[in-house]
Amino acid sequence: MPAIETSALTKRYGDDVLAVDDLELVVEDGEIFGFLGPNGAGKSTTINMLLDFVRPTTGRATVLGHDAQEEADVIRERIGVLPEGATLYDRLTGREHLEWVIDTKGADEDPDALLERVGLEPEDGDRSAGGYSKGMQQRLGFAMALVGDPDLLILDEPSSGLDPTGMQGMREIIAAEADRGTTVFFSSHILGEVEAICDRVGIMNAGRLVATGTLDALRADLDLDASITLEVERVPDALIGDLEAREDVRSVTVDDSRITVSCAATPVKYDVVTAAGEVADVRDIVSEDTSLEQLFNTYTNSERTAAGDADAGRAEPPDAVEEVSA
Ligand SMILES: Nc1ncnc2c1ncn2[C@@H]1O[C@H](COP(=O)(O)OP(=O)(O)OP(=O)(O)O)[C@@H](O)[C@H]1O
Repeated sequence: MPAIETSALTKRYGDDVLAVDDLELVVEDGEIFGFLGPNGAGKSTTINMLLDFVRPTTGRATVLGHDAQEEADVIRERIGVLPEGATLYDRLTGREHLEWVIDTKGADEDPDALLERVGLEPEDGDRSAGGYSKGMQQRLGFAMALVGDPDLLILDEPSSGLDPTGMQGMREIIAAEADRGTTVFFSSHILGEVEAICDRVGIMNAGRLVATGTLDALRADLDLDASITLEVERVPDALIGDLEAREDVRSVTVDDSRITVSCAATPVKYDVVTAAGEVADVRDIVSEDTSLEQLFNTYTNSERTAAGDADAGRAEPPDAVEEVSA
């Protein structure tokens, strides 16, 4: 049974804004799923529908096999949530927040152990959350999400406001949670973070899910250049001519002793290295994968598109919406 499944899930705000458009999303049990998309793509609205904070206009969603609208209470007992901009009570201390969630969930965790896990000191736990910095609020919100060993973590922009150490700590906790079988579904703008920890991603644009799959599979599916740079003792003219003549080579540039070859597909890089090795003394090789930025921009057209005008500026990458498997 998938951890999350949506069927034709749609949310309109008024007549003009189509925030989420006919979403068919499956997040498998036990995976770390990154939910990507530019500002206004519909990520938070989707998460809010999964949590029954927002009612769908049409369509439905199930979370851990339960209907997100009909059985929200059952779902809430089994999930941990870090909403966008964690809402805290200014007058309660960090520890009191945790005690409240532990109590509500009938869990038996030690609040201080949770504080420590997210990098907050015991003294921080004694302070009112109203005096917390944004990063401290985020850490506390994350600790609250971890209470009760949830089966599913739903995190909306979890690294928002965190410093690099905080981000690293958060990634380690996500990995540890996934290791013990927790499904993690999180939205993010931070592509490096997604690349570092996700098993699979879904990319939203203008309310539509435009791609899902592993990053490797999405990369392979796009017809983006794969670039390789060779540092050679001396550049043989014949090699450049031969490379330029190949149909699977898009461009060749020479800068002193460096040859940069833009290939139509990743395996062509191997042919380039082999050809160079036969006629030149190759000193160094730098191979660049399609960056996640390139991938993201290709799927989202790198432009902010007005929700409600779902076709405006939307990328039409190959196999959009289809699952791409590695
Ligand atoms: N309560 C609301 N009333 C009207 N429009 C809304 C409401 N909430 C969201 N929207 C609109 O729905 C669209 C999707 O917004 P949403 O917050 O889901 O995007 P997002 O992908 O989470 O963006 P971000 O990355 O900026 O958080 C946007 O056009 C937004 O303005």
